[in-house]
Amino acid sequence: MRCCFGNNISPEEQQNENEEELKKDVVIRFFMAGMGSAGKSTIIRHLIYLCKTNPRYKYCNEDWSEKQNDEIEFECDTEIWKNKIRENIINAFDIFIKQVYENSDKFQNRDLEIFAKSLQNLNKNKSEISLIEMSDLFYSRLICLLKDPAFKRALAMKNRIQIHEPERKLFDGLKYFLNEEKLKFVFSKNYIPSEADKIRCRLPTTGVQRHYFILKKTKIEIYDAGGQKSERAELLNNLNKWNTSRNCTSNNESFILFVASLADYNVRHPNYPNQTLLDESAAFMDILLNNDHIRHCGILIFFNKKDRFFEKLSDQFCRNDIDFIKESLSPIELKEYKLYGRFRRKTMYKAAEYKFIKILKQKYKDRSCYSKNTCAIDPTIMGTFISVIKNEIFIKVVSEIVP
Ligand SMILES: Nc1nc2c(ncn2[C@@H]2O[C@H](COP(=O)(O)OP(=O)(O)OP(=O)(O)O)[C@@H](O)[C@H]2O)c(=O)[nH]1
Ligand SMILES: [Mg+2]
Repeated sequence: MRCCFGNNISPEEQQNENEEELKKDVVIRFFMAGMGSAGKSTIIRHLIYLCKTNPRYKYCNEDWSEKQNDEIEFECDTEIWKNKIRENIINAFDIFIKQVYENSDKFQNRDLEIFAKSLQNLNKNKSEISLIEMSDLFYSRLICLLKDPAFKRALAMKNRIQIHEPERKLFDGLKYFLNEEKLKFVFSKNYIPSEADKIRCRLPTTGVQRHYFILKKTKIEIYDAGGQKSERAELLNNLNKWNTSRNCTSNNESFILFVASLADYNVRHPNYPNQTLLDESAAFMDILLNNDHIRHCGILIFFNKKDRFFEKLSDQFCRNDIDFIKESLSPIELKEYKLYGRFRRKTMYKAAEYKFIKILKQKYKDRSCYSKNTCAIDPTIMGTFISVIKNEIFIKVVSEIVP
């Protein structure tokens, strides 16, 4: 029988309470890294969104006190998001306009040509985007452009357009915005971005952003490190700082969460045309893991943007790009794909991940490593993240702490 006075509780209950206490004291720490645009901050935005909508999850301050919903901002304020989303779309239009000219194609009429030029100028002077008064005229011209046959032909090449300018590529949230209804909404005078809009927006991270979550009583600390070229220069420094900032009084378990974009499998490296950004990502993972200070950390890899990966693989314009990842494919698999576009998803995952697995097997086979194929714009990413913590990490951590 349970006694209600004093501290007299049964040994069984005491053990349960101890375990609960221990669980509360455990901090699972992630240092999240990867190339620019891999989808790292998208995962964070989804986790924050989850905390806003489900009381079992909490988004916290550094001292683990819960942030109230009205205190929670997705990285920046609404005005910045609004301009950034419009900037993303105008930048994408500019890329397609460039492609129209590269195709030696012509817009249907002179008015559209003039509007296309003005959009290009706007993209060059991005600060003006926040100053211009949006009007129905602007939006309706965007729609005319979208329907123009030459523009459509450029659009059809979206999976293999390469702009030879550093850090300049189509953002992978584009598809969601590229329809009449959405464009009308985004370019209306009173546009306020929704959470779903923000999740699709490309907003590069500068420095390292720290985030604190309590997911089902487990404390999760995530450092989200910017992955653009300029940011990567500081990364090892930041990694060392993260490593030395461990709180020795609590039970920490530290992980490197590396996010790689599978959609980069056919994006040529700006300096080494025989390589892709996926090759660069694998080389970057190697540099990161080679750091002596993080030998004790587990490794988690999210092979992200699986939706875009399969979209590209299914696009006949991209068939020959398979050569970038053909190392693990058999001659029959390669022929089936190149001739008929037929493939098995599992085989293609293996093909793209091979660059990473090879490095892990050759150099880091003594480290515990776990990988997952993800799509960070899909809300199921939250379930994936939580199940990884629950099944792959927490069970291990708790069984080490409570043998
Ligand atoms: N289609 C698709 N788009 C994605 C996915 N993950 C991220 N994106 C989009 O990719 C773009 C870049 O994502 P971010 O999360 O900002 O990338 P990041 O890794 O934080 O980049 P840096 O901050 O520069 O290091 C955004 O437009 C996202 O909406 C995905 O799985 N599928
Ligand atoms: Mg980011």
